[in-house]
Amino acid sequence: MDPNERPSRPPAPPAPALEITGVTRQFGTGDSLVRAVSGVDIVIERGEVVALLGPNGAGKTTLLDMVLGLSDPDEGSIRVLGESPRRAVAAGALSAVLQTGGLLADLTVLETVQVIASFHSALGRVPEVIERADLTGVERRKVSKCSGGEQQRVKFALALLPDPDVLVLDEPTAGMDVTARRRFWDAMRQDASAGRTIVFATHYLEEAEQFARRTVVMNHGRVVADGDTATLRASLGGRTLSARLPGAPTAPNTAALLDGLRADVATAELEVDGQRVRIRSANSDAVASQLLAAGATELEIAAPTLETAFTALTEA
Ligand SMILES: Nc1ncnc2c1ncn2[C@@H]1O[C@H](COP(=O)(O)OP(=O)(O)OP(=O)(O)O)[C@@H](O)[C@H]1O
Repeated sequence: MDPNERPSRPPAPPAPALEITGVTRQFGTGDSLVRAVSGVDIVIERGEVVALLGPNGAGKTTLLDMVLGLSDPDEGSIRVLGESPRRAVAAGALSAVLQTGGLLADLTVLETVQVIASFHSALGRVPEVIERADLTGVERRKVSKCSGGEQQRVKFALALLPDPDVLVLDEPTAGMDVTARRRFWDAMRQDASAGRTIVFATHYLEEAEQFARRTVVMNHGRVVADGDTATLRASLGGRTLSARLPGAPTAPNTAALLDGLRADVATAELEVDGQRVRIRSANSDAVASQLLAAGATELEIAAPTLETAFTALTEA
């Protein structure tokens, strides 16, 4: 072997879609100092669809602004497909649908898409993005006459023009009614199946449940949960049972039943309201058997919801 020849190395694996490492961003000083984002680490692989969930002020917008290169972290680093966010945007690999602003009221939908397409040298993609954003039929409408939902779909069309690998959406359906939201997500779902990486912030828990396999929950600038959306819901939720007790809560048999249920390690919550009991338990089958065996009636069992999990995480 030629001594100068280097052993061949396997090619480096492709960089993740998004790598957020130790990111912190604060505003103000002294008493008015706000740590909007505090030590956040998130890695998102290519092709993942991830929901970023959190109450008002959790730091979602601040984080996404940094992902898009609109502001810089005070500490930590952000890489998009191995590049800085600004390079990724300039290369057309990353684009966004933001909450507010950005459209010219006097242009029609088609003119708006054409103007931005000309900046990206993507006039040929106009018909495709109009169709993908579900804007067929409203192309000649002025933006000022479009509904909130249609305007968000126009922004979605603009974001699709560079055919980005990574799409970031900051509460894209805020303020839309249920039908408009469904229409927006139908358009998005078709697009995600084509393999694009999608990260979206939302307040609507059902959007995370229906659309994202993975959910990251933020609270007070930190990541408080990150995982499979269904697992997150199941692990934190537990099932909720409600039933009519066989007698008054103080009657000996009923009191003994309630004491037993309270002592059960699987019981996460137990509330008695008159003759009705509500129990959140990780072992709902056993609780249901005990209730029925003791003569309880009107038994109802509800599946865990992401809302229960979210409340447990963000009210802590
Ligand atoms: N430019 C700024 N100057 C001062 N404080 C700011 C600024 N931007 C954000 N903040 C504060 O940082 C915190 C996080 O705000 P951010 O908008 O990122 O939260 P969010 O999770 O996106 O909330 P929402 O769901 O309401 O949009 C809040 O306390 C907010 O008041």
